[in-house]
Amino acid sequence: MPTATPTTQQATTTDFDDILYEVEETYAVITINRPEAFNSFRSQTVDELIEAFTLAWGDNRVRSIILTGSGQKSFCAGGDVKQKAETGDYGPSRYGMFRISELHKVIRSVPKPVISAVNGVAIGGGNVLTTLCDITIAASHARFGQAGPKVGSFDAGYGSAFLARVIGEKRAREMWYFCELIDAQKAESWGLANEVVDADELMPRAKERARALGLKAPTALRFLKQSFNADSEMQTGFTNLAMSALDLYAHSPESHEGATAFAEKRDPDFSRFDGAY
Ligand SMILES: CC(C)(COP(=O)(O)OP(=O)(O)OC[C@H]1O[C@@H](n2cnc3c(N)ncnc32)[C@H](O)[C@@H]1OP(=O)(O)O)[C@@H](O)C(=O)NCCC(=O)NCCSC(=O)c1cc(O)c2ccccc2c1O
Repeated sequence: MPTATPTTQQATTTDFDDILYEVEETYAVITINRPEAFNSFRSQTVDELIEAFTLAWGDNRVRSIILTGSGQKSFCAGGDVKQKAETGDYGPSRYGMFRISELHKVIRSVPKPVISAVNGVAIGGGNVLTTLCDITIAASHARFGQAGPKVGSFDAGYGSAFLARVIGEKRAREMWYFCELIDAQKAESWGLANEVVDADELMPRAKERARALGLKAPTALRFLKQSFNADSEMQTGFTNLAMSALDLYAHSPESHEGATAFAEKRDPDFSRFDGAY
């Protein structure tokens, strides 16, 4: 884990393709910017998100981080299923790896509060991202859910275990097994969102909360975040195991059927798979 030892201030980098990164006042705003793909992520998106969180981590001006999606329709639709149907993976990446697990870890490890501003659908890996953020503010039209069993995927790490901790076992199981989206009001009542605001109030409210965090003692916030994390840190072991399992499963015929069916806009046919894969 990086130390807090101050080094020379880096310039703000905006040289990204799939995301936008801006520092305003005392906070960074990271925007997933693939509206043509419902703000789903491919390997490059994940690489860039890790880079942006790391930049915000090391920037002494930044006291909190806002994560959002571009447009009004989608916060993040999870993995880019069309890319997966086409190439069997999430596309080229800087280090030849799909580093989603590292992204989850940096959201938890960055010693500054992360606010998700959910501006539309948060589904699949997108729902995992908002679940991992410290604070969630939802636009009133936002919807949340998991999609894995519909498209041949699962997240048996933070995406299930930590979700259950946040919303409760029965609700997490319901969300994963049935793959139905819940609305923002239900997300708030389940504890998945801290508050719900009108769509045009979403970013102003997220920035207001970020500004408030900018006035708080940063070291106290850092210790608090690490303290909240410590209690669920054993789930990191599950996550490592789960992502290894998912890597194998993602190359299976069952997983391929799920992704292909989505890309072909048809219902998946899982009838030939017996679950004993
Ligand atoms: C998100 C939706 C519920 C929206 O439904 P709606 O009816 O409003 O809109 P459309 O369905 O018409 O979608 C509009 C447009 O966007 C495209 N799109 C939507 N989602 C994706 C996506 N995830 N990838 C690529 N493209 C997407 C859609 O095709 C339409 O394009 P057109 O060209 O036809 O206009 C609904 O779209 C939906 O259910 N989407 C799929 C959600 C989903 O299955 N997400 C992925 C789950 S799997 C995952 O996230 C995942 C995460 C990980 O961390 C992994 C790690 C390791 C291995 C695998 C992982 C993994 O699979």
